[in-house]
Amino acid sequence: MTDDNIYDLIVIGAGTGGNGVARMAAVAGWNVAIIDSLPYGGTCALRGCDPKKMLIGVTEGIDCIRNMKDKGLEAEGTINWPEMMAFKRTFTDVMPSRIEASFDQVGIKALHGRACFTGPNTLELNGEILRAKYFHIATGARPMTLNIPGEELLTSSTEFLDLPERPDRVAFVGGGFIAMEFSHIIKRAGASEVAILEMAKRPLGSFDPDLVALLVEATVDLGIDLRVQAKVTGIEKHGKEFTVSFETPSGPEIVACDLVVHATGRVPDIESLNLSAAGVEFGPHGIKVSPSMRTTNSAIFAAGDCADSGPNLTPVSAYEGRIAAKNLLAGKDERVVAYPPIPSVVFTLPPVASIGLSEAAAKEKGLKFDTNFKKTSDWYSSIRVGAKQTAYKVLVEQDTGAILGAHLIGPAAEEQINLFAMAIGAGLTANQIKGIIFAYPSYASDIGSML
Ligand SMILES: Cc1cc2nc3c(=O)[nH]c(=O)nc-3n(C[C@H](O)[C@H](O)[C@H](O)COP(=O)(O)OP(=O)(O)OC[C@H]3O[C@@H](n4cnc5c(N)ncnc54)[C@H](O)[C@@H]3O)c2cc1C
Ligand SMILES: NC(=O)c1ccc[n+]([C@@H]2O[C@H](COP(=O)([O-])OP(=O)(O)OC[C@H]3O[C@@H](n4cnc5c(N)ncnc54)[C@H](O)[C@@H]3O)[C@@H](O)[C@H]2O)c1
Repeated sequence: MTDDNIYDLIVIGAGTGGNGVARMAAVAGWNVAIIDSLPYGGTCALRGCDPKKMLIGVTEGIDCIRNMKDKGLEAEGTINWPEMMAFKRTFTDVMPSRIEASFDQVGIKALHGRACFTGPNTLELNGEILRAKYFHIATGARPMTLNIPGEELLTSSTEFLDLPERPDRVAFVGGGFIAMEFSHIIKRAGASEVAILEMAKRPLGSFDPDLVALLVEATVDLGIDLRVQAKVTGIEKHGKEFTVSFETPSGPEIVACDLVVHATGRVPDIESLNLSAAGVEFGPHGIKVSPSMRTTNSAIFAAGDCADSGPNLTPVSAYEGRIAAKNLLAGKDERVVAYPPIPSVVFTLPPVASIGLSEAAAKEKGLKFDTNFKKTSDWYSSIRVGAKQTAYKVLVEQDTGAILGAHLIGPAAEEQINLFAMAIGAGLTANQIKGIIFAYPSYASDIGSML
């Protein structure tokens, strides 16, 4: 091993859970390398949140035209799929080289390849052994294995976000985040038949059932065939056509389509790391970490989707990375994760957003609270943009006026939920929020009326 291959810190994974850690250590003067087997940027910037939202940005035009029909807007909208993809690439294509240049600026050695531990302080990369005092693992997640015949015929979310042409008939296996968001994109982009096959009794199991019912209504209105209690059992290909078999309470059924998308969940991407050689313990939910983000090898930290820690969302991976970096640099466990209520958004049109306790969880905890639930399609904010499926459900604790949870569906729910995050984080009571003067007319100004 040459001295070139010895570092203070090696970070595995150049996404949001890894990048910041490498940067903070390098700025502090550490000799740092970062490794990724794919172009730098991670899932969010290259294969998830950001490219997806660019496509949604385009489909918002279609939504606006439909909602404003007969209200004075005379327009016909169609989506040019290849042009929309080219638009997305204006963002994603430049990202890896920008990130690599920014690593270079702070002296981080940027390495490419798939890393695999060979011991507690060594790993192998492209046939070479690298050594470090410390490691930080942020390898993210991959689509779960379904163990059904024809599984290899599934298209991943990554491949979907780069499809050169729009298929006409698409089936989504699963009815969670990816199925709901991507089905809305492709249906508005002109696909004639879009099906969602969800094995549970409703899609988006972690979101409020009353608001999800409204999203289901919006999804069906859009022309999507949303099936529940539909467990996919196999996929076949005949010529160019796929058939997806699924079980329902009334017996087996099939859907024929041109593309089948994996949307049944993601699991930690850790199998190929040979973690046992490094003394790093893991389970089905990922790498075991302490609240200071340290693994069972005290010189190795982990954060983000690969760790058995907070929810698999971009801001959570960045937060966990910051805690790991602070402790790495301090040389001791100075900080521990203390997750505030974390907002979560399904970026459909309309979006569904949620923070804090669900109604069921608040009841289970025995809390005394009022549930403010109302459909708001007759509110000015909905009428103004022709939005039909809009509502809120806010849980307010009776004795304290504390906001226990907020659940929203409607245009700008993704921004309103951040105001609830600030309010809850600052410990504001319902009455204190009602006392705030917001600019009007704005979606923020509706919040006082939800309390
Ligand atoms: C389609 C999609 C949409 C999403 N939308 C949202 C959203 O709107 N909002 C939100 O908050 N979250 C969203 N997420 C989740 C979010 O993208 C992740 O939680 C976040 O990106 C996790 O960051 P990470 O750093 O842990 O992992 P990643 O960003 O996945 O980075 C891990 C990196 O490690 C690399 N790697 C893996 N194994 C190795 C190895 N052995 N050697 C070298 N490199 C390796 C991978 O190539 C990858 O680049 C979405 C996810 C998907 C799939
Ligand atoms: N807006 C966002 O924050 C966002 C968007 C996309 C993805 N993500 C991240 O990516 C992860 C993966 O998303 P996802 O949509 O793949 O998973 P998910 O966990 O959101 O949903 C998976 C769904 O598939 C269903 N399912 C599982 N096996 C099935 C089968 N055989 N037949 C039919 N249904 C089946 C499950 O019941 C579940 O409802 C999310 O958990 C999240 O961490 C986040």
